[in-house]
Amino acid sequence: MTDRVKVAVLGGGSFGTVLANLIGSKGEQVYLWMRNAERAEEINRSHENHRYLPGRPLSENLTATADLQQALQDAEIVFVSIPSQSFREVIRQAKPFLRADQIVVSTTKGIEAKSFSLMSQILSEELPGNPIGVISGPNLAKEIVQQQLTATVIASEDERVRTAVQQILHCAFFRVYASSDMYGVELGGTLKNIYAIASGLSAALGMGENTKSMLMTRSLAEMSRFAVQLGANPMTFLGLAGVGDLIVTCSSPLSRNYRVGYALGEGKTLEDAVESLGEVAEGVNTLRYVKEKADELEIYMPLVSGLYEVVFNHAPVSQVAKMMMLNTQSSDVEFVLPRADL
Ligand SMILES: NC(=O)C1=CN([C@@H]2O[C@H](COP(=O)(O)OP(=O)(O)OC[C@H]3O[C@@H](n4cnc5c(N)ncnc54)[C@H](O)[C@@H]3O)[C@@H](O)[C@H]2O)C=CC1
Ligand SMILES: O=C(CO)COP(=O)(O)O
Repeated sequence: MTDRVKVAVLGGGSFGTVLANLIGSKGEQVYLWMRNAERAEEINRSHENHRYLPGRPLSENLTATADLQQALQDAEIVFVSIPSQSFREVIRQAKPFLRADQIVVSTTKGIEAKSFSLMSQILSEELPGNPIGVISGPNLAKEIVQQQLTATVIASEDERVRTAVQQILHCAFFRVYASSDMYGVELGGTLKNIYAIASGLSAALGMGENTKSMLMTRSLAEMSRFAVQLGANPMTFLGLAGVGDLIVTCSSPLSRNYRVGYALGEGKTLEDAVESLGEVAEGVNTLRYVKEKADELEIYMPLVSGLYEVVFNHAPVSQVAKMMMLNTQSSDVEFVLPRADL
C-alpha cells in the first residue's frame, strides 16, 4: 500500500507540463494527458517535452498518456491546463471518466467566447457534483521549471480543496496561498493578460519607467473596477493573483501576452505576432470579450478601449495615448474617492 496521492494534469503544453513535473518531483505519481499519442510516447521515452520545454528533464514519476481514462481513473486531484477556447470541450470528454469525489482545479487564465464564462463557471456547469477550485498567480512556466521561487493562490469555496491543493503543490520553491474568492482570483489572472499586451507594446515603443508604472497601476484600478461590477472582492486584487500576476506579466518577455504586445509595437501584424509565438496568448481574445462586456455594462475602461482600437482597428498608439492623457480628470483610488464624487 502507498499513501502517495495520484494526480492528473490535462493539457501537455507549457504550464500543464511544468505543473505535472513539479508534482512528480515531490514524489507523487502524476499522469500528464495530451491528445497526441506519439508526443506522449516521446515524452515517456526521453523524459522531456521537446516541444514546450526543450532541455528540461522531467520527473520519472510523470507519465504522459493520450488515454483520458487511464489519466483520470485513480486521480484524487485533476488539474486542467487547457486554453479557454477548448476548455469546455475537454471537460466534456473527461466527464464520463470522472467520479463526483475527484477535485477538479483550473489553471486556465481566459474567458469562454459568447457565454463570457470563466473556467470555474464551466466546471460548475459541466461537473455540478465535483469539488472545484482555480489556481492563479505570478507563475511563468519557464521560471517554475528552473525552480525560481514563486507562489500561487488556490481559490475555492471548499476548504478541503484549498488544503488538498496546498499539500500537493507546495515545496521549497513554490508556496501556495489560499483564497475563497474563486471568481476574483480567476478574473485577476485573466484580465492581466490584456494589460501585459499594452505593456509589451509600450516597451517596444521605448516608453519610460514612469510610463510603465502608471500603466500597471491604472491597469490595476481598471481590473478591480471591472471585477467588482461582476461580483468579485476588490481586496483580492491586492494579492498574488491580482497585483502579483499583473507585475510579472507586464514586465517579463517570458510572458506570451507581453511578447504579442511587443511584436505589435515593432510593427508586426496581429496574425504574425500570434503565429510566431506557437503557444497560446489568452489576452487577445480576452481583450475582445472584455471590451464587449464593458460596453454592455457601461463600465469605464479607457485602457481596454484604447488597446482595442490599437489592436483591432489599427489606431496609432500615439493618438490613443494622447487621448487618454487628456481625458477628463479622474480619481486615483476610487475606493477612497469614488469617481462619482469628483
Ligand atoms: N505558460 C504559463 O506560464 C502559464 C499559463 N497559464 C494558463 O494555462 C493555460 C494553458 O497554457 P499553456 O500550457 O501555457 O499553453 P500552451 O499553448 O503552452 O499549451 C496548450 C496545450 O493545450 C493543448 N490543447 C489545446 N486544445 C486542446 C484540446 N482540444 N484537447 C487537448 N489538448 C488541447 C495543446 O495541444 C497544448 O499542448 C492558459 O490559459 C494559460 O493562460 C497559467 C499560468 C502560467
Ligand atoms: O500567466 C502567466 C504568468 O503568471 C503566463 O502569462 P502568459 O500567458 O502571458 O505567458
